[in-house]
Amino acid sequence: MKQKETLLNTMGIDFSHSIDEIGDEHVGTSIDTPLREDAFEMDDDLKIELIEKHFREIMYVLGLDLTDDSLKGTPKRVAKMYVKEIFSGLNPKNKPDAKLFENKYKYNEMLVEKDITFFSNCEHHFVPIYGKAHVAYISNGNVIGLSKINRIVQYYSKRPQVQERLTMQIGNELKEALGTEDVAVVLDAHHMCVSTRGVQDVNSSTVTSFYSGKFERDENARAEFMKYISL
Ligand SMILES: Nc1nc2c(ncn2[C@@H]2O[C@H](COP(=O)(O)OP(=O)(O)OP(=O)(O)O)[C@@H](O)[C@H]2O)c(=O)[nH]1
Ligand SMILES: [Zn+2]
Repeated sequence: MKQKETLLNTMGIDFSHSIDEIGDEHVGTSIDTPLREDAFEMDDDLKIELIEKHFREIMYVLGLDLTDDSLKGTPKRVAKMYVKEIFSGLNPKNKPDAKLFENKYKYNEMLVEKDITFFSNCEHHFVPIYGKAHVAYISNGNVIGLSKINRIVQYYSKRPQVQERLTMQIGNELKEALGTEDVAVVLDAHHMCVSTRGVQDVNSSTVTSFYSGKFERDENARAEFMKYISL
């Protein structure tokens, strides 16, 4: 068997940006995605270049012929998809701008945005999680553009996730963006790590919830929310 260095040379891979050199500092609280302090020192172009190289190595090790027409562009495609699409929510520069409006209509009931489709990825296996998010809030003087609620859900989904953390990140962000404690979030999702491998259960789904303010204190508020989302 060829030595590792020879194999890497064969693939033209430069590991001068080895992950060992990047450091292993982990900052933040448990609700935060575990990111290193230097997470955004590299720009997107360099990230794409490095992921492409590493993914090429994975494919090579799997024995795939990287000169094949259909496969040769795959490492680059995967790298771009990771950085610009499915993991773009790791970077705070992609956080949606949640502009608020004054609640001039004095609408004081709950607002429910339901059946928000989201796609995320399980941080244990890097395979998709997909499902619906249902969100409610009661205005504390401000209202938010409806699409911004969907965008907040999508932003936090575009990270390697566990569903519990995703639920809490969405809930906390809405509380902060809206300046109200009265927020509820329910996610109902399928994990492809459960359906397509491992236990291979294609029917189960996972429901998680976040209740704050009135939704935490008042059973009637929770019941009303449940009625609207009919779970
Ligand atoms: N709590 C939680 N667990 C998750 C989530 N996504 C995946 N998991 C679970 O994480 C666990 C990882 O368990 P391990 O035993 O380390 O991994 P594994 O050997 O691949 O486990 P199996 O899936 O049972 O084959 C599995 O039970 C997954 O179903 C999530 O969002 N939340
Ligand atoms: Zn998983």
